[in-house]
Order: sequence, then C-alpha cells, then structure tokens
Amino acid sequence: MSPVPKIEMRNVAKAFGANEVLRGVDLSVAAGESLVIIGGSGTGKSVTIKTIIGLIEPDSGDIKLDGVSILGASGARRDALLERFGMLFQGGALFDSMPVWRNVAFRLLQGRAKRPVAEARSIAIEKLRRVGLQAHTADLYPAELSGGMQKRVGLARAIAADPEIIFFDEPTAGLDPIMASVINKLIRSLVTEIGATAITITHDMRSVVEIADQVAMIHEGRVQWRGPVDRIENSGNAHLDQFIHGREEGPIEAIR
Ligand SMILES: Nc1ncnc2c1ncn2[C@@H]1O[C@H](COP(=O)(O)OP(=O)(O)OP(=O)(O)O)[C@@H](O)[C@H]1O
Repeated sequence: MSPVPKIEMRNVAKAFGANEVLRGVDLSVAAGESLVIIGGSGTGKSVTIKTIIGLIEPDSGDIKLDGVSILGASGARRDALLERFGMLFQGGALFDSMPVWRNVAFRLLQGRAKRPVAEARSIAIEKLRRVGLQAHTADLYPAELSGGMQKRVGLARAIAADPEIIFFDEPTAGLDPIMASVINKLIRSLVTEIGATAITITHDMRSVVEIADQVAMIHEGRVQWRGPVDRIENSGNAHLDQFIHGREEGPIEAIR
C-alpha cells in the first residue's frame, strides 16, 4: 500500500461570484516532497495554497493532512493546524515596526509555541545564521535591509518554528537573477535538511528547476499536468510545453 500523502486535495472547487477559480483540483504531495505549482497569472495558484492553510474555505471537495480532513477546523484545532505550517509570503511581509529578530521569532513570542524572550531571540539568531545572515542583523529593521536580505529574513521566519510543511509564494519575485538562484538553492537545502514538505508557487522557470521534485501546472481551475521535474521538457503536454517556453502560440489563450 502506498503511504498516506502529507497533503491531499480532492476535487476542490472555489468560485468568487461568477468567477469559478478552482474547478476540481486534485493534488497530493508526499511527505518530504518539494512540489512547485506553475500556471498563468490569475489561474488560482494562490487560492489553492490559501485553501490548504484555511484562509479560504472551498465550496466543495476535501483537503486532508496526513489522511485527516482539515476543512472547517476552528478554534484550538485550527491553531494546532497552523503551527504545522511555515510560510514565506510574496514580498516578505515583514513588520516594519519590529526589529528583524522579532519578525523571525514572531510565532515563538505568542500563542501555543510561546517561548521565553531570550530563547526566542536565540532561536531567531540561529535561523538567521542558517539563511546566511550575521547575528548583528537581528537588531536592524526591515527598511535597513536589501530585497535579498529581506527575503532571507522571510525564510528564517518561515522555518523558525520547525514546520512540517512550508509554503513559498513567489520566492524570487523582485530579485536579480543571481540572488534569485541563491534563494532557490537555500530553499532547496532548507527543505532537504528539515525534511519538510514544501509547496512553492512561482513564475520563474529557474526556481522550478532548482526547487522542485514534482511540478504541477494549474490551468482553467484544474491540474493540467503533474509529474517529476525532469520530465517537464518532454511531457508531451501542449499546455505545459507552451507555458514553460513562453510561446504565444498554443492551446493557452495569450490575450487575457
Ligand atoms: N478573496 C478573493 N475574493 C475574490 N476573488 C478572489 C479572491 N482571491 C482570489 N480571487 C480571484 O481568484 C483568481 C485567482 O487568483 P490567484 O491569486 O489564486 O491567482 P494566481 O494564479 O496566484 O495568480 P498570480 O500568478 O498572478 O499571482 C483571480 O481571478 C482573483 O481575482
């Protein structure tokens, strides 16, 4: 028998008014696997992730974590679920009014995972080191950092509470190609080292190659193609082929 997937979405649908964004998404991610989701702008990649972390409730379908449905979780059960996730938000989403270490330790300074302040700070400094930032960075404010450094701080925050599952939303957006590659490699090594299950959304084909074990392409509200990263060049799928090569000609309507 194959093991229970870490994350399993079954026939998940979500509409906003007349806009049917997800139309039956089936997607499973094995424990320790790094899945990258690609697809055109506005195809529902972020909505997919938001349904897993409970920010958006699907209209139908089911989502399971370790074989247990997580839909409709509230109160203490929802808090317990959220503790299992780490997230790198698009643009970093750091709090400008807090020094870097408090941003990193945010989850460790409140709620069920709350630690004494000195311990939270020392974990923050250790995680900052892990993403290549020196200890003195801890007392700077986000505005004093470059975009690449902010991204590293966001990464340190995502791993601060040792999550089982980490989401990376456009991790290389706004970075130069060299810094983007540094961040991709850092993500890959963090995921491997922690043994976390990872889902990344990206438009950056280099991120796909550098981060993914598995790739899923979402198109028209469904998973159009899913397979190992080394098969994307020879998938035989016209949608995927058009997308990864950025061609205007093909089954995907270029004018939207
Ligand atoms: N809370 C919401 N209320 C109404 N519509 C929403 C909401 N969230 C997302 N949508 C709509 O869902 C669609 C998919 O959005 P989503 O952000 O998932 O796209 P995406 O694939 O992540 O796109 P991008 O690559 O541009 O970030 C869009 O049409 C968007 O307007």
